Amino acid sequence: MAYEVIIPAAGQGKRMGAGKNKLLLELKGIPVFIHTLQVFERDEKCDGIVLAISPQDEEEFNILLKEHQIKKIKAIVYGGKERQDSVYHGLEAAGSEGIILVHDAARPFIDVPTIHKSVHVANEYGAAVVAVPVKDTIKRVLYDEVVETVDRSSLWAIQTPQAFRISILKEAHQHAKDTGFLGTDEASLVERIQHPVKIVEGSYDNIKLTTKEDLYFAEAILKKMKGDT
Ligand SMILES: Nc1ccn([C@@H]2O[C@H](COP(=O)(O)OP(=O)(O)OP(=O)(O)O)[C@@H](O)[C@H]2O)c(=O)n1
Ligand SMILES: C[C@](O)(CO)[C@H](O)COP(=O)(O)O
Repeated sequence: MAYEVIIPAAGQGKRMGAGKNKLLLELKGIPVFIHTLQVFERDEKCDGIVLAISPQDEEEFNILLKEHQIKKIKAIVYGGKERQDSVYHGLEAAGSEGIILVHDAARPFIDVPTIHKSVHVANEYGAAVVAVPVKDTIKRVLYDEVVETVDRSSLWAIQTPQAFRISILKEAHQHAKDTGFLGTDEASLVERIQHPVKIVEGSYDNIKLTTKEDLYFAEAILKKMKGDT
């Protein structure tokens, strides 16, 4: 089943503290966002990529897209203040029917079988998110004191890609804009229009590069993927 993908890449990488967009940091000589784009570039079921970037990164991104021969770029849009705004701008450039995915540029280790699983489930049910069961005990804290230990058996750590019938995602984003809701993922917007969201179990390797510690994990994951010892 074919799909298009919106790749939000317009963040500032503040928590990484690299002094520049973390997506321009290199893993084995290749920028993080190129690693991510290459997965979709090489997937024959991916019909097009809509990339949301920051204007300040435009020149460097365009040079890198050309250097790494990323041909499936259907549109490049400017991101917004929040990730949700960037995805909204991407939706305006996406197609009007079929399956749309949203995948963080900061998650370079997504695998094609998981992508295809999310597309299939979204086609069947309308909405699907990739996730992994939580491994740690999670507690709700007020100031510096525990107020509740949350039952872990029903907790999942939500990742991307998040896959949708495009009409559902467009309706959800418009509803969020009309009601002034800001969510941290697309699924939370779809939940607010009372549409069920299915879970697709993914991999713990599908980390989001957020803080500098994640770079150590990234090096190890890359070694494993490339079969390095
Ligand atoms: N206004 C924004 C904010 C984030 N993103 C993108 O959304 C993904 C997930 O966001 P996050 O990991 O939080 O990235 P940053 O916002 O850059 O990180 P920070 O919050 O530390 O600044 C990233 O690929 C990021 O580039 C985006 O396109 N537009
Ligand atoms: C969309 C996401 O990756 C799902 O876990 C996450 O919510 C993004 O959060 P961020 O703070 O914008 O990185």
